[in-house]
Amino acid sequence: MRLFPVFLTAAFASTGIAAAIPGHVDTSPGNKGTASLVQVRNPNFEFRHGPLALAKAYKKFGAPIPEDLRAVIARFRRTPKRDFGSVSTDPEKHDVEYLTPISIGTPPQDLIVDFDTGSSDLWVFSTEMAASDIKGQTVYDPSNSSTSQILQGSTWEITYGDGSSSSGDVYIDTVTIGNLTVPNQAVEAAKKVSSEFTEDPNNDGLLGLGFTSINTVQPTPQNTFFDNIKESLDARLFTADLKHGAPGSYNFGYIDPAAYIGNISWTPVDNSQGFWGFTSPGYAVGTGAFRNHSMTGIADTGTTLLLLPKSVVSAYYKEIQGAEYDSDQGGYVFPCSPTPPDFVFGVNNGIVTVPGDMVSYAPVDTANQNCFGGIQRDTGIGFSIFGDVALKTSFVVFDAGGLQLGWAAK
Ligand SMILES: CNCc1ccc(Oc2cccnc2)o1
Repeated sequence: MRLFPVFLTAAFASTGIAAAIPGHVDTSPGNKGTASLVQVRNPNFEFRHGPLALAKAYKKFGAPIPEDLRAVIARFRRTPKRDFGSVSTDPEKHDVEYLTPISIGTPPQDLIVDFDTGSSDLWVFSTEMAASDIKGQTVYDPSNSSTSQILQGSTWEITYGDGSSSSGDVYIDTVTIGNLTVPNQAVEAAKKVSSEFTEDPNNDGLLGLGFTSINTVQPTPQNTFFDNIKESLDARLFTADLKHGAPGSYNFGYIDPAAYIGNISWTPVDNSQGFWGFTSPGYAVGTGAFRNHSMTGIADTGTTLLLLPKSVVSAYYKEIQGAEYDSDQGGYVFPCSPTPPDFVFGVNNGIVTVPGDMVSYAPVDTANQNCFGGIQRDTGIGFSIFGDVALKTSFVVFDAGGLQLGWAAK
């Protein structure tokens, strides 16, 4: 008779079904008989989620809980006291930006926008723009939404780190991301956009996930989508799981334990400038020693590259044969092969590793001989920018409740 491993037996026992050990009890005196247990349902036992019971059994006998079982429990345990949601985000070529679907208005108008933790305006291409400024983008048409209301007298105007800009007026309308809806979200309709946006055909606008303090609507700044929804979420946080050349996700209101490995390194956020600001304690190049070197910057999903202090950037490229600052290209360029060394930066007492093959951002020539670096100088900005090159290596928690950033490997 194949006995269940003891803890599995206990597991089934804890599911309210007594484990049956076949045999027959002969109670006559002196008999050392076999035993038989008639299965009876335990009337007082509330049915427990099977995996939970199994995990309980593993724990009871000191067996490690397998990763897949842990993930199932996490999903089960997240009994939504309140809301939570998830949406997929896809990289454009060379991971230059990540585009995410949203719906605006009634009936819903589906647009694809750039979620940007480095700004705080939700603005979209609209029917109020000149046709010549629209090249392939999907536009929001407030007149086609029964729930849109103009925010009388309000305007907005924004310029981004790469020099791109846009401006327009403001509507209040319903906005849905995944299964989360804000019925009265400020939707900034573009009347003008700069050429960088016109020439970016798949990007219908930006959804700011920075702090509302830097929303540009005048005379009254408007809340971001996250600020409008966060009090109804299970937890006042969202996570960014951007990937290199593959779909990733933004989750709202929960941390998915199946999305990362190891521990999350937490670091306090300085939101005084409206950004997800933090200070990294230092860096290492490849397998070299860690160098203490404070780098104060922001976690910015809307910036493509990792922009760091000039001294750190030159220390990194010094380790790459043939790397040079090419003013024609506007940054460091180096031979695409061999793969450059990893770049490691500190987050509190943890580290984040940017693999060498992610430092090679994109070839600068058709022969793919030389590559433009994913790590470049932050000169003139006033702080570093931990953009997509840094973020896509990690699972990142933007925790407004705890005012902290969490970085984990994946
Ligand atoms: C690619 N240029 C147009 C464009 C797409 C997204 C943005 O916006 C940015 C640019 C830089 C930093 N943060 C947001 O500009």
